[in-house]
Amino acid sequence: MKLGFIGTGNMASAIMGGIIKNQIIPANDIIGADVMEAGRERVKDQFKIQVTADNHEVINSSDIIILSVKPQFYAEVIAEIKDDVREDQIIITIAPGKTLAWLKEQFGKNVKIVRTMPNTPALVGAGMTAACPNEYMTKEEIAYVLTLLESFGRVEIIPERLMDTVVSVSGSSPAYVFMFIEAMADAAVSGGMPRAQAYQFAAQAVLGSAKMVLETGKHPGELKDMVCSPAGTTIEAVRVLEEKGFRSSVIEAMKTCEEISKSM
Ligand SMILES: NC(=O)C1=CN([C@@H]2O[C@H](COP(=O)(O)OP(=O)(O)OC[C@H]3O[C@@H](n4cnc5c(N)ncnc54)[C@H](O)[C@@H]3O)[C@@H](O)[C@H]2O)C=CC1
Ligand SMILES: O=C(O)[C@@H]1CCC=N1
Repeated sequence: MKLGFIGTGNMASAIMGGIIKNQIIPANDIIGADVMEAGRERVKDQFKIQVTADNHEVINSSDIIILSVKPQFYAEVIAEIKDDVREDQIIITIAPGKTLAWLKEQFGKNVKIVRTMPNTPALVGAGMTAACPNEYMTKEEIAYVLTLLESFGRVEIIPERLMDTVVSVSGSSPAYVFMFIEAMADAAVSGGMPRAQAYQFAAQAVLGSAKMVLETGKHPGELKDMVCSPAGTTIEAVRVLEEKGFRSSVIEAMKTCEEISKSM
């Protein structure tokens, strides 16, 4: 199976890193194109894949192609490659807002497409990816693409109407979590902890808490209550977080993210 990327930036790197690390497709069967030589050289050096400046070469040498450019470049890239795309090839898209209907119109012919929304924890095999195959994908092809996506984390097939919500809850959310970890580390540094150690403690606490949600099946509120000892330290921190609008700020930020995704 030959895999191609058009665009070799942050998300493409995370995906190819996960696929190679988990030995789903070897590096020498992966090719990436990027308009920026620095982008090509970076993934060539980091992942030992083939690189090219020619998007047509990616299409003509791949069975599956991941369009990993920014949404605003999707139309021009599709216009460039659509005549090369064969009926047996699979296009995986990762851009917010670019619906299957819009993609079909851009390609102007029957193309096998799986619309997805991954996230950068794919790089460490802990991604969360939503997938939405179009009507031209066979069951066997869908199963293979899911195997590919599962190589770098969890995958869920979802109705396309939820894709913008996915952008806000998992596509973009690693950025919110990184900000949370940074803020916790700042507070730990203010308490006298060395910064590198503070990042380790904060990140591991977030990782462990997330694993508790995923593996215990308990409601996050119940897990929070398990930490809040009566008249203890935690409930005071929770009180201040509520006073500062922690939950509503997260909700408002995510609703904004979802709306921007819809507009792309
Ligand atoms: N970064 C993230 O956490 C996530 C990104 N995405 C989506 O992935 C896509 C890529 O995003 P990033 O990797 O963050 O952006 P990026 O800017 O890191 O990478 C995009 C790459 O595409 C290249 N490019 C631009 N026009 C091109 C063209 N015509 N032909 C070939 N290459 C071209 C750019 O030089 C750049 O290296 C976007 O649609 C984004 O919305 C989706 C989920 C998460
Ligand atoms: O910020 C963005 O537009 C992309 C989509 C989800 C995460 N990053």
